[in-house]
Amino acid sequence: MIEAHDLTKRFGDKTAVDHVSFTIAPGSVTGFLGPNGAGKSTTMRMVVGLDHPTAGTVTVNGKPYAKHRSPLSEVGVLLDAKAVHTGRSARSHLRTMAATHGISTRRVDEVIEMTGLAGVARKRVGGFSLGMGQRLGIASAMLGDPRTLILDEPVNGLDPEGVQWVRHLVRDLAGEGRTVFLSSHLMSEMAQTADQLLVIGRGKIITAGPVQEVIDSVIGATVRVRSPRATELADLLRTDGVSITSPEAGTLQLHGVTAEQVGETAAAHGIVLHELNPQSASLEEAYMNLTQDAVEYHSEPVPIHQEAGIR
Ligand SMILES: Nc1ncnc2c1ncn2[C@@H]1O[C@H](COP(=O)(O)OP(=O)(O)OP(=O)(O)O)[C@@H](O)[C@H]1O
Repeated sequence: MIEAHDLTKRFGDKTAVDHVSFTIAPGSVTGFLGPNGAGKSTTMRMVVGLDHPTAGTVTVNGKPYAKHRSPLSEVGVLLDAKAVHTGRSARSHLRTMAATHGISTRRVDEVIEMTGLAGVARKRVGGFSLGMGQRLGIASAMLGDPRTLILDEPVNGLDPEGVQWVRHLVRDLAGEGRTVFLSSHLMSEMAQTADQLLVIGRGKIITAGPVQEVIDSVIGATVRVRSPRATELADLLRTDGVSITSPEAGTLQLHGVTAEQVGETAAAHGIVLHELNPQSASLEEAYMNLTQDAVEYHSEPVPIHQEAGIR
């Protein structure tokens, strides 16, 4: 469990995190989303005591991170996968970490197996690919068998097999009742992995809640219907709060009404349906809508002739 109250961080006159409050519950994967510079890393760094809050508090499993007697067993952290002594082997890095925290070498071998590093565990970390570095970072986070995991961009640099592996790993960890808090820029990945979302923009929470609720609250669910009596059905369904468009003859696109309501209205009036299809927007669409005012670094569309180097 991670609980933040009024958490604020200023760097000079820049407010990176601005009076943020949230609870990350155990037993689920919570995705942390936000544009570049929104304050995700700073928030995560404050959770684990690497940045000191200007104001407010944050606790992990009921206490500030620094107050835990055995922090590695409480919280596993992946913040910067490159922050490893590059001259050492992966096994040596993990063994040193384990030794300084009273963790057995058997656990080192376990996390090496779990993260698929067995084949390269004796190689120098300096020669690791980005993906291998990520796996080592995740192995380090898992070393203390912690109740809470904080992973900043864990799939960064991983190939599709690695991405899928992280997805299964975090889902399993949440299934065991652990708290998993992870950030990612890959919306499709987040949609498949997270149960809950926390969306931040310019240091403030934009929205939070279960993934589907967040999507529906932004875009609203739509229902697509095809019927030979589409016009009549549209007249029956047209009430306050329902918007209806007809992309082609015999087809309706409805906002503000559920598929069940459409089906029941049609049945009550003996109207035949050829299609009744509840449709949901993607997390990517919802995210773009949510954060469009919070993007600090907008890219300007490049005129085609300039992009091609033609002047
Ligand atoms: N040590 C620092 N000194 C000054 N400004 C900082 C520092 N760390 C972060 N910032 C600023 O605080 C803001 C939030 O940065 P942060 O790295 O937390 O964002 P982020 O959401 O993790 O971004 P990204 O997705 O690009 O990693 C940014 O404007 C950043 O430039």
